[in-house]
Amino acid sequence: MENKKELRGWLNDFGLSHPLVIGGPCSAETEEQVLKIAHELKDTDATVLRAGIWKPRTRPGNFEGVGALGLKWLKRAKEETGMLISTEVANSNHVDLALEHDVDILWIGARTTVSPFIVQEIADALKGTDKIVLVKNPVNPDLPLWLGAIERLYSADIQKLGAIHRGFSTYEKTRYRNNPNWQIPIELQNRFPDLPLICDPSHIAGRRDIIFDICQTALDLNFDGLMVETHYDPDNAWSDAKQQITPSTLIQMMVDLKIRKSTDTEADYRNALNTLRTQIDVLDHQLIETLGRRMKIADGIGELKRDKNVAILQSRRWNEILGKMILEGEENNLSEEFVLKVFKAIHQESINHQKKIINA
Ligand SMILES: O=C(O)C(=O)C[C@]1(C(=O)O)C=C[C@@H](O)C=C1
Repeated sequence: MENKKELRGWLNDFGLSHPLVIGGPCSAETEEQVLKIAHELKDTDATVLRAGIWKPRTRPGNFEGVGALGLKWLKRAKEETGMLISTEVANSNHVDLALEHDVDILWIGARTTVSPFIVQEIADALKGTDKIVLVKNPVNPDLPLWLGAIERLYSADIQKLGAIHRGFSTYEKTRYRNNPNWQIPIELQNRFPDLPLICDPSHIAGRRDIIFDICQTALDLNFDGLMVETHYDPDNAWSDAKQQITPSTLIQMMVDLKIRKSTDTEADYRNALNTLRTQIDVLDHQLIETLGRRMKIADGIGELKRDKNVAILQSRRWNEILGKMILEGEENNLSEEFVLKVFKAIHQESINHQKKIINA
């Protein structure tokens, strides 16, 4: 798949002056619930109503969705409010039913994106439709797998595509339900700047209090839209109660969020930016040269070690370097996490250089 301006076509057609907002409950519970939320959202920034009909749950015994019946409720919500409707599909049968009920946006969930077989089955079932299809990242932080799923749909001639970032599972508990690993959606944007990218702060957060901050980060990173789980009575929602917010909170959030432009054409801004970018270019050049010089010295040490048959890894020396650099990092306003990442990468490169010399 190539990056093309046309990838943004469906989003541009909405003609929005704000990010695309997809709001609605985690799960459709009753017809009244779906309609009530749709009516509360209809005159807001939310263009699209979402509701899960089939819910993949981690463990059996939890509410697994109302099934196809909910599609009728969504359809009715669309007729009554004019909102577009969207739901998750996880197999070809779901696709057929969603198409029958004229669902406008179908999304593929994280647990489905991991399986190329199922994604292919869904792509085949969607062939020939002009529906919008959004692909959530796989549960594991694997960009090629995410892209692979999008490409399967693209190859099935589905033109209206987008990606949803919902964070990645981790074994260790963090403040997030699913770790955002922002580097991965940034990488996706670098490769496909025109592919619409939507953030799902609800699944990243897993809790209400950090949803706003996640949305702001997404907008700071140039995301095109937000999919936010919304329920008029979040505490009593049948699924994901902790991470849903009320429609009025969503409305207020859209007022409070700072919406960023992708750039600015004013001369003052462009000049100041160019000056600063030139400074960065000079420093980046120096960084690369310095790293190259450092590796040459490591090569020299490699030759010494080869002649004296000494092991490459010298943990004591390495730990001394790390300790010193963390302190110097602090003095230069660099976090320990960053310094460790950079120096571990430098160490690995140095080891690779020496391995070549010793084994030549
Ligand atoms: O000091 C050494 O022995 C080196 O080979 C250099 C170096 C480094 O790059 O700083 C590389 C490998 C060792 O584990 C320790 C340090």
